[in-house]
This record gives sequence, structure tokens and C-alpha cells, in this order.
Amino acid sequence: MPAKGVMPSPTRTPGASVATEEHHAVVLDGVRRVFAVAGGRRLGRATGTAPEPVVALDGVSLSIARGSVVAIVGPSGCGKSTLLDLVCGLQRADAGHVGAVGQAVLMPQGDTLLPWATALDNAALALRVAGTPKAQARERARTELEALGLGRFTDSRPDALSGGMRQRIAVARTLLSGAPTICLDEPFGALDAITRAEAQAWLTGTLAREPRTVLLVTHDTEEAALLADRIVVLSPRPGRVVADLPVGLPHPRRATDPGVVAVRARALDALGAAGRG
Ligand SMILES: Nc1ncnc2c1ncn2[C@@H]1O[C@H](COP(=O)(O)OP(=O)(O)OP(=O)(O)O)[C@@H](O)[C@H]1O
Repeated sequence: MPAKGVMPSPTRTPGASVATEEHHAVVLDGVRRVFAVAGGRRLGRATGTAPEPVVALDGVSLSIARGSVVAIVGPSGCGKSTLLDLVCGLQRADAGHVGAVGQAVLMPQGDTLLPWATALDNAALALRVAGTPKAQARERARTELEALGLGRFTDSRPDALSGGMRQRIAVARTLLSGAPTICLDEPFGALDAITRAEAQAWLTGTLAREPRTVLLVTHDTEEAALLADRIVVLSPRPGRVVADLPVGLPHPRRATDPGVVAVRARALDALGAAGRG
């Protein structure tokens, strides 16, 4: 949410031109992230040897253009969520540099709405946390929900909403933070296929209406090909960039469009090749 993840100044990567920086919302340069594993849980107790650190990401360099939607795909545990945390300033890199122009705000995995609050108050939460007075926050949230086709749900609590609607409210809340960059971690991962397709189409329309820079973590290469301008494929842990695929297809897209099928096949090939290592 809004207060965290603030990185106020543009990244200055060695050798990057000012013009390049102006076009980039997020830059990662040689990023490495290592987790110490506490108490010898992984190896120490079983083998008597010292615990080994977990290298989640290694040598990750990416420059993400303003206003683009970039999908990050990769096998489970390859460091995708860690990458989003780094971009949002929720973790720090152990080596290399991470920077974002302005705020980057995370919508984490899972169902993150407050169960006791209405959709309106959930959507207003980002503004409230940022210090917006209640009446003003609710008014802006109401306007946003209506603009995004969610106006009829304002008074509903999450348990009265479908999973797809809950995730849309959570996206609306993230947009209401005003952050120029939003990081969506598997936003539709728990939805059934039809609901997911509807939510994907809604997100495409929403971003056409309110363009942002988006980092979208997904396990689903079809989702990546449907939504993204670019697909970045990570290797199994430690995550490294093994493919960087421009998508270059107009919206709206359908899963059966030949271009979408071809891009998806390339992403799957890259994932397979990285897995075989
Ligand atoms: N706080 C932590 N302490 C120790 N290890 C961690 C910590 N956070 C993540 N890891 C490990 O780092 C690796 C990368 O984790 P991360 O959650 O970023 O992967 P991911 O690609 O998002 O996984 P998934 O697709 O399953 O959500 C994993 O092996 C994970 O177990």
C-alpha cells in the first residue's frame, strides 16, 4: 500500500542516458537477493553442516518502459515475488541496484480485502493510509469504482462478492494509491478459467483507461500473452532472466489469436529450456 515502496528519485544506472531514464519507470541492474536460512533448517540439522543461504535472484537486469505492462513468468520459487518486493522497496537487494521513478505499489498474492469493510471502504483504504480524509477518500473511491464498472458493489462486503469481483476491487484499490507503477502478484491466480478471462479483459480495459506501468507476476503464459507488452522469463532459482519477449499485439486479444498462440509458445519454450538448464 501506499506508504511503503516509495522510491522518490529516478535510478541512475552507470552509463544510462538521461533520455533512457526518462522512458524507464523501473530499472534493475545486476540484482542479487539472498536469504539466510535461520536455524539450519534446510541442511544443518539433517547433515550437521552449516545452513546454506538461498539465492533467490542473481544478476537480474531489466529496464521497464513507462506505461508498459511487463509479465514476469518463471517456475515456482524462482524469485518472482521477491523481484516485486524489491521494486516496491519492501526488500533490499544484496547486490546491484533497483530503482523506480515515483512509487511502486504491490498488490500481493491472495485475497487481500478486509473482510469486515465494504468494497467502498476497501477501495478507499489506500487513500486513507496515505492520509486522505475519510469523506474525500470515499468519494474518490466511489468515483473510481463506478468508472471501472464496479459501482453496484460499493456497499457489499467481500464475502458477498465473487472471487473475480474481489480481485477487481483490490486492483481498483491499488490504482487509487496513485502509484505510477503497480506490481500485481498473481492477481487472478485463484480464479476459475471463465472468471479469470473476464477479469483479464476487465484489466485490459482498465489499463487502457488508466495507463500505468505494470509488473504482472503470473504462472500462466496465456495470461502473459493476453495482457503484457513484454514477457520476461526467469530461470529456476536462482532466478535469472533467460528470455525477454516483446509481444507487440493490439488489444483486445483472444487466447486463440495466432499472435497470442505464437508468443505463448515462445514463452513456454523458454521456460522449458531454462528448466532443462
Ligand atoms: N523470507 C525468506 N526467507 C528465506 N527464504 C525465502 C524468503 N522469501 C522467499 N524465500 C525463498 O526464496 C525463493 C524465491 O521465493 P519467491 O517467493 O520470490 O518465489 P516465487 O517465484 O514468487 O514463487 P511462487 O511462484 O511459488 O510464488 C524461494 O526458494 C523461497 O522459498
